[in-house]
Amino acid sequence: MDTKPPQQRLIGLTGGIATGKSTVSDFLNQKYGVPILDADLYARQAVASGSKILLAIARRYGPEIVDQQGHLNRQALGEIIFNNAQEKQWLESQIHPFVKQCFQSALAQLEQEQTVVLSIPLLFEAQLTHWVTEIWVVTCGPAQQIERLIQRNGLTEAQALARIAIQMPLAEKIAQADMVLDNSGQIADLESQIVEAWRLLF
Ligand SMILES: CC(C)(COP(=O)(O)OP(=O)(O)OC[C@H]1O[C@@H](n2cnc3c(N)ncnc32)[C@H](O)[C@@H]1O)[C@@H](O)C(=O)NCCC(=O)NCCS
Ligand SMILES: Nc1ncnc2c1ncn2[C@@H]1O[C@H](COP(=O)(O)OP(=O)(O)OP(=O)(O)O)[C@@H](O)[C@H]1O
Repeated sequence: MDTKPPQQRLIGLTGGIATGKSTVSDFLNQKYGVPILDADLYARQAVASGSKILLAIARRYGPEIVDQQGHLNRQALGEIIFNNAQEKQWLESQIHPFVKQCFQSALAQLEQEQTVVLSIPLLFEAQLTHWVTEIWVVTCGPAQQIERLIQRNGLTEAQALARIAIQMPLAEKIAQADMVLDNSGQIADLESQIVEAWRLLF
């Protein structure tokens, strides 16, 4: 009898800014109970009030980058790093080791789970594809991406375009995907694609 456990499926969920990763991971978690590990969430924990990384950020950009309550002004830091490649690289060098550590600890706790989703916006850019067994890319048309980003983050069109422009083009991500979820339409349409993608897994 073959007693070898089935290989754990680690789904790398990625895409462009505001294309719908969180919408997909929330649905997967609610419908199928699959655990979600979220790089954006870990990156927020990295700069928690009073953390070493937040202190380093305040040293570099001045104390006004932290508000009266001791929280990072994310809008202000975004304005800096999404418009300056060198500063973006510096910030990533501070935050990414913490994020990687979080993934490693969380995965060690989830070894018995057959499927885990790793939501990582920079899966390709940070060369983390070897962490996962398959890659799902959530995409949408440029008009929807710009509109959703402006709406959600309260950005101008120029700010939204700058954030999109610093990421790897969506077409390059799609070319390397095992599964593409097109979120250009209604949420219900996206959900049908997720159900189908999940069905193909098993
Ligand atoms: C600059 C920050 C403070 C702006 O915060 P804000 O609340 O506006 O955005 P949030 O963190 O929710 O990120 C939203 C999206 O922006 C994009 N994004 C974030 N950081 C980066 C980056 N370094 N490079 C490219 N895109 C990025 C991703 O698509 C992400 O899903 C924040 O994004 C940050 O700390 N970024 C650096 C850490 C990082 O690289 N995070 C990505 C996952 S590890
Ligand atoms: N099909 C859709 N129709 C309309 N709005 C949508 C649709 N899908 C997602 N949205 C909205 O677009 C925004 C971006 O979606 P979501 O947060 O899921 O993207 P994301 O890829 O996780 O974003 P980010 O990488 O920037 O954190 C949200 O405000 C969400 O409610």
